[in-house]
Amino acid sequence: MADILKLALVQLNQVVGDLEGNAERILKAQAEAGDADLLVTPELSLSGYPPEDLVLRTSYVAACRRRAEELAEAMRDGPAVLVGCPWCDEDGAAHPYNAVLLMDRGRIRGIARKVHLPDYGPFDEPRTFVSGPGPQPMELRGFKLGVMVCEDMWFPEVSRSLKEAGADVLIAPHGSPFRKGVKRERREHAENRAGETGLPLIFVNQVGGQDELIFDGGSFAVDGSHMASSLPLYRKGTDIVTLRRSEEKRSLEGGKRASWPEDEALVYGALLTGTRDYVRKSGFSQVVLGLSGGIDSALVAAIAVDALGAENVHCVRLPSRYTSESSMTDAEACAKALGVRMDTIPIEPGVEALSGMLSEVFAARPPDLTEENLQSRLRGTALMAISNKLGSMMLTTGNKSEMAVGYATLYGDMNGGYNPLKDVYKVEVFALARWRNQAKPSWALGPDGVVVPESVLTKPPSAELRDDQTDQDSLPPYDVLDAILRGLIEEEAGVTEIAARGFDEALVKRVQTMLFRAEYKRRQSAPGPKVSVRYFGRDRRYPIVNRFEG
Ligand SMILES: Nc1ncnc2c1ncn2[C@@H]1O[C@H](COP(=O)(O)OP(=O)(O)OC[C@H]2O[C@@H]([n+]3cccc(C(=O)O)c3)[C@H](O)[C@@H]2O)[C@@H](O)[C@H]1O
Ligand SMILES: Nc1ncnc2c1ncn2[C@@H]1O[C@H](COP(=O)(O)OP(=O)(O)OP(=O)(O)O)[C@@H](O)[C@H]1O
Ligand SMILES: NC(=O)CC[C@H](N)C(=O)O
Repeated sequence: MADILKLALVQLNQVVGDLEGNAERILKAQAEAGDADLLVTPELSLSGYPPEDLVLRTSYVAACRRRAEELAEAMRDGPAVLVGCPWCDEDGAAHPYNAVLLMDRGRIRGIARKVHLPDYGPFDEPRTFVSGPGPQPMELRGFKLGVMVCEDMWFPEVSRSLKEAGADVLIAPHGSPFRKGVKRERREHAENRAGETGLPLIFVNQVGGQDELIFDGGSFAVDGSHMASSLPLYRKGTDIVTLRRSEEKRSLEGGKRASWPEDEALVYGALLTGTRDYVRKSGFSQVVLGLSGGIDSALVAAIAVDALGAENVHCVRLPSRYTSESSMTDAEACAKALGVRMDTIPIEPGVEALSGMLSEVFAARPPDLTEENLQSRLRGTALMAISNKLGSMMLTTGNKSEMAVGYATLYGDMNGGYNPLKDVYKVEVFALARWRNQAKPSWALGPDGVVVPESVLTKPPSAELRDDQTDQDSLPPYDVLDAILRGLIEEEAGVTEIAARGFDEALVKRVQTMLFRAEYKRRQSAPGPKVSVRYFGRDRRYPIVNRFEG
């Protein structure tokens, strides 16, 4: 009996529903896996993760099965491969399992079925999958593989029963999306399972963006608390570790160690990945955005350039009579530093035309927010026209603080297909911009050096929709606003509880009212990358009509 098994951790960027492309990427990984005995690919690597209600279609589940059988046949020669795929044991089953298939020598030789189906945060797997019975180890080259599918690693029972059934190693294919703090959580659960069973553990996660979720990769192998292998964050890759079995123990050898970014670098990598993959996987190569000379659009432009390359980012200045000279020069400096195309389209003719059109209906009413919103809407309309004509996707720029309180105009600056800052508070926008001026991910396509001019970082934020306007005319300072919002959103704390932290109770109440009231806007807003533990999407499901005030 062999006492060595070489395991390849394969971090892939798959696409939901692209069964052919996903199969090709798995096949290619097998061809390049050197002397590995077994490749471990991420959760649902053939169907893409998360497939959501696609799983309710029998045609989709049947197509996955067909493709899995063809893939097993195509991988007849070479190492065995663990492939994730929805799977029904018999025809006519109401729902499939979320399964991992062991493909070896032309056939599917074993199946592990996910037991714990997550239904919290962005997950809703019990809606589409059935829970499997506790898995049995699968045999390969005389070894027993204890395969536990993603969430099954987050509880002790599955690994315990695999150990009792004689497993030599624990293998956990994952579709684990990024959010702050998740790296530590994954490592803790992995080390706990390894510690409880005394078995080495292989954790393999996917990379890439899928709608609002960003998969950061960061696959690893642990032997006790020793990290035997770690793959990079946000990049595809493969690493091979050797499982050695002796009478007394199972251990891991070899493997490379990637360095993992922290703090701003970590979040920036997620925003970059989300923007790149949302745009590209939706079939676009170029984006367009309004560059105001303010910090939000400057940071979005930098993220877009780092994600897609300067030649694929089109910035437009859309000045009005309220636009300051410094906004014009700041926008220009930013576009220059990033090396992007920048056009200038004054909106004044449009403002005059619309004001004329509306003058009879508006008769005798003084100017108010209506006229401010008109400017925002003209910009939104112009940018969407460019999107239609030139085939670029429009990026929108509202940060989490603004999305929280409704500080954005519907069908105006909220226009756009994707919002890179949707889950980033304004104080984090400043920190990320400062960080990007000094550093960037090695794989970013944009230039080094300052891309957000210093004056953009220091001037008071303003929408410039009327004379001498600043955000702080209608909102509290962003550090105060963000601290209150974190309490209300991230912690679900009540008004009194937050006020007890030293905030004015009337202010907390006002912020909560704005937050609740703006739900109708958020429901109409563009998607954006989840980076927090509670993003405006599936993590936080509030009613639109809501009279609660406590
Ligand atoms: N519950 C509900 N369900 C569905 N629709 C609802 C609704 N309540 C209002 N509405 C509709 O929404 C309209 C009000 O929304 P909207 O037209 O957007 O206008 P509104 O929210 O009143 O004003 C826009 C706000 O965003 C700020 N802003 C604008 C542009 C840029 C920036 C910036 O610096 O980032 C800030 C601006 O200063 C102002 O505070 C109502 O007239 C009504 O048509
Ligand atoms: N003069 C302008 N030229 C081009 N785009 C603009 C202009 N003004 C606003 N926009 C677009 O509308 C978005 C909302 O801008 P606004 O200045 O009203 O508020 P903001 O949230 O502070 O954003 P920013 O920090 O980018 O200025 C901007 O990010 C930008 O995309
Ligand atoms: N796909 C899953 O089962 C993921 C759930 C898991 N707790 C994670 O976030 O990593």
